[in-house]
Amino acid sequence: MKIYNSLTRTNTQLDKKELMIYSCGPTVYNYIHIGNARPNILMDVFVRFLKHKNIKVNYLQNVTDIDDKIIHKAIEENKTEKEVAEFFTKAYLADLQALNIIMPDKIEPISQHIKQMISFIDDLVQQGFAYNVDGDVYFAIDQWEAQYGQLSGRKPEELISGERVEIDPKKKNPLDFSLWKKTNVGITWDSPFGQGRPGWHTECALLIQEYFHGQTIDIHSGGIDLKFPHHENERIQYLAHNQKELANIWMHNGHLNWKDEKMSKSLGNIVLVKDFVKDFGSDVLRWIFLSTNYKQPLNLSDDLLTQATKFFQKLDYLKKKIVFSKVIFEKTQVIENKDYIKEFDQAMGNDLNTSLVLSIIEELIKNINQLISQKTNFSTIKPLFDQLQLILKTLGFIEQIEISLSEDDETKIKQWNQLVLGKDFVKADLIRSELEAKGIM
Ligand SMILES: Nc1ncnc2c1ncn2[C@@H]1O[C@H](COP(=O)(O)OP(=O)(O)OP(=O)(O)O)[C@@H](O)[C@H]1O
Ligand SMILES: [Zn+2]
Repeated sequence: MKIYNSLTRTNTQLDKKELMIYSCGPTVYNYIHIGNARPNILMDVFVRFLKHKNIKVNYLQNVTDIDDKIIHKAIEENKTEKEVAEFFTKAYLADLQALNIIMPDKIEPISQHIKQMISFIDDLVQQGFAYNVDGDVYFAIDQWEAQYGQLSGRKPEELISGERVEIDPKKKNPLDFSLWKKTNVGITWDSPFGQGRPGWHTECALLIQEYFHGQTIDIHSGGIDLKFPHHENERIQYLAHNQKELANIWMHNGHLNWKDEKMSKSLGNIVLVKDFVKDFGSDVLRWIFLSTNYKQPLNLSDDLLTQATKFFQKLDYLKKKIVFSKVIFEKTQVIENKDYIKEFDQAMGNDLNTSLVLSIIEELIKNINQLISQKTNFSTIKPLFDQLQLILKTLGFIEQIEISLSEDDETKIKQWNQLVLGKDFVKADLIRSELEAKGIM
């Protein structure tokens, strides 16, 4: 399969049977919004597809539970940082579950790795790639100028003129970034550099170093906003520390926008995952993300919500109609034996072309509906139906199209059919309401 690689700006072939994957997780100081869910749902669909192709996955994600934002929230709410972080970590895991996301093999809170981060930073100082100025430690870019900026596709001088470089008179080069921050506000640790806290960018580099034993992993993913400076800084310190690339492929998802602006906590234009799921269900959000190429920005609109809702109405209609084909219709016919799974695999194997996959699903549904309208027995429809079900399951939708019927249900459906044929509509309606109450008709 091919996956677009932000580092080389080309599609990269992925033929291995076992993959090491890392994804940047949330900073746990708030509930996650549906924009934050985009990288999670993207990776969930990807991991499900890899498993469907019998590719083994070892997938790690971090949780940033040490951060200035958490400290501020704790002060604001008169709680400890630990209380804040634990509460929102739990909320995060509950949201992942509500979104039907297969949990990564490991979700690691960074607070459990501070000692190792200190020694990672100390290694960089000893190697001559980092320097300590009065208790603040910075990564020195000067020896890495040829490599730095490769992910963003920008030269160091272009990065400097960009807006996200922190101005700090202690730095030797404006692009140098903080590895250790001297502070006595909030939770701090002792270190060879003095009292303070490690910086965010070391977190992911260190976890990959530990969990994957300093190897080059296959895939590193995250939102496009993390490309610079976060991923650039992760990559360069790993390269310096280990003399090897952190990841072969860097995957970045585009933003979820609301009225053409990034959905973000700082702009205050957010919809929380837990609220969205309550109102529309998680399948609707999954469908919305699948409708657009993951690299592109996605504008959430009422129109898109309506389209997604209609799709699930269509599935529900199909689910109910299939009952007739199972219990009542008798006609069998020879149909074209099209391999939709092959088409699905090809579309997904082409850098996760999920919008094409949705059109494959539409075609399948249309074909099945046509056969039902011709009063075709399920034995004819089953090969198509099974393919549809496998595709929906591999994409991670909760909604299934199979209704399991008891013997009693089948008898009732047959009775209802006889009553309708005999034009005894009053009795037929009574049975129908009974079946409708069970969600069968
Ligand atoms: N609107 C969005 N669309 C897609 N991905 C997003 C969006 N906002 C954040 N992300 C991604 O969510 C993940 C979690 O990021 P993080 O916890 O840093 O969120 P955040 O940047 O604090 O959110 P916010 O921007 O709302 O403050 C990252 O991979 C980030 O790129
Ligand atoms: Zn990261």
